[in-house]
Amino acid sequence: MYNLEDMENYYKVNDRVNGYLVRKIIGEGRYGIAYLVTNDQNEQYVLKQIKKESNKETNENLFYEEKTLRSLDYSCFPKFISKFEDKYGECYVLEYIDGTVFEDLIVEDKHIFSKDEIYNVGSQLLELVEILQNNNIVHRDIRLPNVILKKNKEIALIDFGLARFIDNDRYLKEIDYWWIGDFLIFLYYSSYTETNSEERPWFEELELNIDEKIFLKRLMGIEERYKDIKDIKEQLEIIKNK
Ligand SMILES: Nc1ncnc2c1ncn2[C@@H]1O[C@H](COP(=O)(O)OP(=O)(O)OP(=O)(O)O)[C@@H](O)[C@H]1O
Repeated sequence: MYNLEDMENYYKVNDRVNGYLVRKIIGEGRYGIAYLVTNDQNEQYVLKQIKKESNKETNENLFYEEKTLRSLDYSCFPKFISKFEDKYGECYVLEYIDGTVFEDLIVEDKHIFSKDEIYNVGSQLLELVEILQNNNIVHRDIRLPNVILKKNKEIALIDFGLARFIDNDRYLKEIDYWWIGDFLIFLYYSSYTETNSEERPWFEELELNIDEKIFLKRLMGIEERYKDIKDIKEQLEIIKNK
C-alpha cells in the first residue's frame, strides 16, 4: 500500500494526463497504479503510473513488459502505445482490452464452465502461447486475473511483467504448458462441489475422463511432459472430438 505522501501523487477521475482523461482506477500493482483513460477520440487505454522508488525486480519486469509487448502486434495481446514522464515519474500507455477477466467470471459471475467451454479456452490459450513462442516469448504468468474474455468470446492475455525472451538456460518455453494446465484445472473446479472433507488431489476430485486426466497430468509435468505445442494441440483435438 501507499503512504499518505504517495497518495498526493495519484491521479483522480477527470484529471488530464498527457492528453488522456482519467476515467477510473483499475488496479494497483507493485509497480504503481493502473488507470482507465480515454483520448480525445474517446478511445480507451490503460495508463500505468510507475512508482518512483520501484525496486530492481519491478524495473526488470517493466523493462520486459515494454520490450515483449512492443514486439507483438496481435489482437490477443495489448499493444504498447507509448511511454512518457509526468511530474511524478514514468507512465506507460497500453491498449485497453475490453472484456472480463476469468477471475471475475468465476468469483463474481459464478460462471460454471462446461467441458466444451473449457476445451475452447484451452485451444485458444494454446494458440496464444504458440504465437508467443513464434516470437520467442514465454509469458510465465497465465493466471485467471491475466486472461480476458472479450465480448466476441475471443480471449486475450495481459500482464507481461513476468514475460521473458525464451532462453534455454533460464526461461524455458515449457513453463507456459504448466500454466495452461493450471488455468484449465481452475475452470474445471468451477463446477466442483465438495462432497467430502478429506482433501484429495485435483485429479481425484475433478470429474475427468481418462484422456483429460492424462492431458492435464502431462501439462502439469506429473506424467511425461509434452515435447511441443503441436502434440498438445493434437491431444486436445482428440479429447474434443470424443
Ligand atoms: N491492457 C489491459 N486491458 C484491460 N485491462 C487491463 C489491461 N492491463 C491491465 N488491466 C487491468 O488492470 C488492472 C491492473 O493490472 P496490472 O497488470 O497492471 O497489475 P497487477 O496485475 O494488479 O499488478 P502486478 O503486475 O504488480 O501483479 C487489473 O485489474 C487488470 O485486469
